[in-house]
Amino acid sequence: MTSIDVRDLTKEFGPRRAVDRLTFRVLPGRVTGFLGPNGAGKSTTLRLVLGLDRPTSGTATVGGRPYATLPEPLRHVGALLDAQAPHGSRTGRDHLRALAASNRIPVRRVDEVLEETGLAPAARRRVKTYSLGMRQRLGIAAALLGDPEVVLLDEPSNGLDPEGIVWIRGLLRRLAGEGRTVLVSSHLMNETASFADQLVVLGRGRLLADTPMRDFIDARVRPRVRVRTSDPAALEKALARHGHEAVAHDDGHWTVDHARVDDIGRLASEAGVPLLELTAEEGTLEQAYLDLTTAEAEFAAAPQEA
Ligand SMILES: Nc1ncnc2c1ncn2[C@@H]1O[C@H](COP(=O)(O)OP(=O)(O)OP(=O)(O)O)[C@@H](O)[C@H]1O
Repeated sequence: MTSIDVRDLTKEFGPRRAVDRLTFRVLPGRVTGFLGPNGAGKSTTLRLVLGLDRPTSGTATVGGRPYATLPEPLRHVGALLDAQAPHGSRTGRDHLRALAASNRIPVRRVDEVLEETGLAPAARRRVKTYSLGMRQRLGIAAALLGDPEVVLLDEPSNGLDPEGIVWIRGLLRRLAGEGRTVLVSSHLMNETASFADQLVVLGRGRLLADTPMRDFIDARVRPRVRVRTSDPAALEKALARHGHEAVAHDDGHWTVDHARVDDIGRLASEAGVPLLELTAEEGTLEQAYLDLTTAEAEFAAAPQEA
């Protein structure tokens, strides 16, 4: 099985360091979400992995080899990058056939990936007539053409309608389930949470986190309980007696930070407080991500000691 290895990777554009001594490994059999604020260096890293740019220093390899040295690379690595706009006057099918021919991929794969990406009915239309979502599907079809062990997708949900978003989620899960190495960058946190097992998070070109998604959330978001009652004064009093602070929300529910449903349920019952709702609120990836990137931005803004 094939992993992606990024080791001490640095890329400078003039005085700007877009990628800064980055080291991480993307393993097969799971979906790795690739996150970071705008300009954090995600696309540059993907371009370096794909040999589209030269690193200033360090290495990026796929299965232990630089991408540029792979024979028939589409058979090993499938990628979707924003910049890969196909020739508009070709049909979708011709575009894929040309790619297949240049990588000695059997032509039957063209029809398979057209089916798989839902593009078969539009296969004989010129690409310039495609919607953004259809172009995105065509890019994904191209990435899957060589039945690659490694799949890199930059913002694959871009332009997809709700049905397309559900489809891509299933596709990513399936690819990982087949033991492939799947690296997906996204700005959509709810989306990423729905398919990623592992997260690699960048900030200003550096690695901020490389961790299983659940651990990433649990380490940053406090457990919280959501509660509704017909007697808010009694609830507040009972909570305060046990050292809990409740926050009231406009629609009438309350939240209690650092609390577990069992404890809140028990203390409400003991105090005879009627409960209309009692739920554990799981932390979201968005909360955890914002917590991390805000802390990072504050650190960056703080005056540096000499
Ligand atoms: N060809 C280039 N020449 C000069 N600077 C570049 C070039 N490519 C990227 N950069 C700079 O490198 C930094 C990282 O950019 P990159 O596109 O890799 O970030 P990103 O994480 O993919 O951002 P986004 O989420 O906005 O797509 C940015 O400051 C960007 O301006």
